[in-house]
Amino acid sequence: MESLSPVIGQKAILQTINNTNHNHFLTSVTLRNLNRDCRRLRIRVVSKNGDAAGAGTAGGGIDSSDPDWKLKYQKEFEARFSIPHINDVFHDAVSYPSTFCLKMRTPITEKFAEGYPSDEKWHGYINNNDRVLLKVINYSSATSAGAECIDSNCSWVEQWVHRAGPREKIYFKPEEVKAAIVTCGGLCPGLNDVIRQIVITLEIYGVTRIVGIPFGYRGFSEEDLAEMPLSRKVVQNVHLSGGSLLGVSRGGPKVSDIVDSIQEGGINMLFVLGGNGTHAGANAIHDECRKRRIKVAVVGVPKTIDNDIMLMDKTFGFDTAVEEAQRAINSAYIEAHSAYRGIGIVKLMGRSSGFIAMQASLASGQIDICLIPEVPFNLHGPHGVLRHLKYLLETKGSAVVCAAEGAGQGFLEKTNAKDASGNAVLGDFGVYLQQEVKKYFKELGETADVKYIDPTYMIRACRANASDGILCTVLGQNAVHGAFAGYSGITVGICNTHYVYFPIPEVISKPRVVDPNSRMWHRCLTSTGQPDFI
Ligand SMILES: Nc1ncnc2c1ncn2[C@@H]1O[C@H](COP(=O)(O)OP(=O)(O)OP(=O)(O)O)[C@@H](O)[C@H]1O
Ligand SMILES: O=P(O)(O)OC[C@H]1O[C@](O)(CO)[C@@H](O)[C@@H]1O
Ligand SMILES: [Mg+2]
Repeated sequence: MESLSPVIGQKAILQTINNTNHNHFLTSVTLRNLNRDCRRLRIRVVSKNGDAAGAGTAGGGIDSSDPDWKLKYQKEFEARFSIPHINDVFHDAVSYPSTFCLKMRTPITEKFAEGYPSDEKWHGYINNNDRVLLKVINYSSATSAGAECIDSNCSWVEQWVHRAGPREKIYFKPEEVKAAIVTCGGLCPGLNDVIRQIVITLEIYGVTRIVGIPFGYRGFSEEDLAEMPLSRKVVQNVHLSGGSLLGVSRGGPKVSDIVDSIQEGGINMLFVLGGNGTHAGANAIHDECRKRRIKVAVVGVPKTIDNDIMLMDKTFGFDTAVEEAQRAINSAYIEAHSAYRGIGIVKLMGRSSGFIAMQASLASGQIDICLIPEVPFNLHGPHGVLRHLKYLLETKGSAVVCAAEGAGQGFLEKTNAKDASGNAVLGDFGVYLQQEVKKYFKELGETADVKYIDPTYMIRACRANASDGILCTVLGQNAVHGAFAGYSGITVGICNTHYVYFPIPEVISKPRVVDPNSRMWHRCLTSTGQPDFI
């Protein structure tokens, strides 16, 4: 735990929190004002593994000798995780009884001449004050594996986030909604499942104008790209194939041009499916809409096979990618195992996070060495990877290595190349490793039959498996519930198996990475039996 320095202005905030007389939760306006102030002051507590305590950024300046520090911390946390609502800007925004009613025989697609259908006795709604616990382990010490601590004693502090789901009051009349869906960044299994659920749920609320924006944010600006009308009929079977019905892209127009296009197109609900970059864009669109005082709900659905988004159990597509990677690993194992002194090398995606490589290694049980960007290693020398490969050939007769795309970048020449979104284009560590292994054994004058498999796009261009299919369904539905409830600048996620809404800035404060001190990484090491390569 790093020591905490006092932050100017912090006292004033805590004073405000203190003076706010609430036994339960602060009012949304107070929370949002505090949230903004805390962000401006960049208050943070950082745990020893670099994770900000309490999920990303945290209420720093904690004086643990203050008997009320926990309460203050919790209140500040509540402020940070409050979710923006359109009535923050439109104070006179009117709400209506929800049209989301599961007792209807058919989806509402007609005008609401006789008023909105609703069922007051149906207890299927989420209360706005419902919360989900973000952290569920009470670490007794900062030395516990994977501990994320707020104070030096690693005290237990409850951290609550907003429960997702349909609300009793909605802030949009369905017949006045024009909803748009956009998918950005790289492909990910489940994109079509999420698109499908968003469309189906919107129709259940009674929305008839639903469009897809083609090829990511670019679809907002390229003249030859027209909106794609969407309905239950159009999306009925899209989840049966991988990819995105709408297409994806990197790069694209400026945020102000996107918002111009939103305004011109009369869009007032925007569902954005993508990773960290896409969410940064979604948040900027939300901010710009507020600045222009246009009533638009911008809701994200985190998408990435890399699983590199903060605070959630996992992102959709990750499980499928791990499952698909099994085929490559199994082939590498069979090749290596059947060859005389065979070595199989598999490179898996994961630009800055090694989750796919770690989980795929764990799942397969066929990996001897797993290399990820978060854990440094040597190739050469007495403790290096190559020496261990030699040992494996001598003792087992074969070996299989799984390397994440972002691993070992320090061994490669830096290119400074960037993709259209500004992401660094990485060197190919898999190819480099293959060459180094061949060279090493050649110099030793020993046989090594090296087979290299790079299934890169195969693990993400497939359709979602059953567990991702369910995750996509719930996330897609909750995205629509969030928009109708009037929230904007939020994203949906799964947290300790429950579904929640997060303010976007909290989930994109940095990419999520594998904690080398986590139990999961330790389990991976136990499974592979690999030593420390340092
Ligand atoms: N800071 C930002 N502000 C506004 N837009 C952004 C920002 N960063 C990225 N974008 C836009 O978001 C889109 C997707 O970004 P990016 O290519 O980084 O993919 P991603 O959402 O991070 O997903 P992936 O996990 O596949 O990398 C691009 O169109 C890019 O222009
Ligand atoms: O080749 P593309 O489409 O830019 O995507 C590659 C990137 O996609 C990711 O899987 C993220 O979606 C990264 O791990 C990888 O670097
Ligand atoms: Mg990205």
